[in-house]
Amino acid sequence: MEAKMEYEAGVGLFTICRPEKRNAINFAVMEALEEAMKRAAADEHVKVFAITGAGGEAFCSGGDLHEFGHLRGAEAKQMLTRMGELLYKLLTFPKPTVALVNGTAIGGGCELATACDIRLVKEGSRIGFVQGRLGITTGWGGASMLFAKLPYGQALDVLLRAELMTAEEMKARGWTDAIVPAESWREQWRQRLAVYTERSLAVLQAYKATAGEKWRTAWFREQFFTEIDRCAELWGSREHEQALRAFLHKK
Ligand SMILES: CC[C@@H](C(=O)O)C(=O)SCCNC(=O)CCNC(=O)[C@H](O)C(C)(C)COP(=O)(O)OP(=O)(O)OC[C@H]1O[C@@H](n2cnc3c(N)ncnc32)[C@H](O)[C@@H]1OP(=O)(O)O
Repeated sequence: MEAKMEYEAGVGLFTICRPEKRNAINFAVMEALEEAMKRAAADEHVKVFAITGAGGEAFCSGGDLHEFGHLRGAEAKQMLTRMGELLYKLLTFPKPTVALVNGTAIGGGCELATACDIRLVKEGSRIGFVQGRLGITTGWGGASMLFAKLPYGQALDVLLRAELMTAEEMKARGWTDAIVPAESWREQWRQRLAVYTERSLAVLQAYKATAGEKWRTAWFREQFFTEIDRCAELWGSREHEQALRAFLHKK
């Protein structure tokens, strides 16, 4: 089982279940996420859609480099666009979305969390928009979302540094919404989400409709998908090939 969906007290919780791969996203996870979002959007008992990773070490380590590392040209672009479309759906989801960042978020894992409305981060987690060190840029629309959600200079600094940062550093930049102590992680995120699920679905959806207007403009959509095309162009670059080799042949 690569991913699972659980329902509890108005929360639809999607968990990536690949702890042995640090919850890297492969095609099976993409398919499961698409199905989970479809169901959660349609189910009137689901008021909040949350995403987390299994195992407690990592939230998500981005794209599965064992599965995607050999893709080139049109195939790489197709993979990036497919996940980009899913993250665009998540960004414009009709109900509040929460990333429960319970460990390392890196590369596309940061983009997944950025697409959510709110990011609750377990104390001690590391967050890294490291793409710039791998010879690529964010491939799933992450920079477009970051530029819209963080102050401009902070967003650019995070992308250009391309390093792992603490939950506290990312809070100062406006990415982390709350840092939750590790020992009470589960109780605390449940309590926080329970406050949202007390509101009626109509209220939640009305706020999300208002929030979603800016993402639905033709201008934003074009920026988002052009960003993905730029990453696709860099995917086959020598710098990225070297980074892939270094990761795939790591002993
Ligand atoms: C495709 C979109 C693009 C984007 O838009 O950004 C991307 O997401 S590119 C991918 C970016 N992600 C990375 O570069 C992360 C690479 N992984 C790491 O840096 C580290 O693994 C980690 C996530 C910091 C965890 O380190 P650690 O706890 O020391 O574990 P290991 O390194 O030993 O890994 C354990 C296990 O997991 C496998 N793994 C980790 N990340 C990935 C990944 N992204 N894809 C595939 N597999 C991954 C790793 O290979 C190990 O497996 P085994 O060797 O089989 O034990």
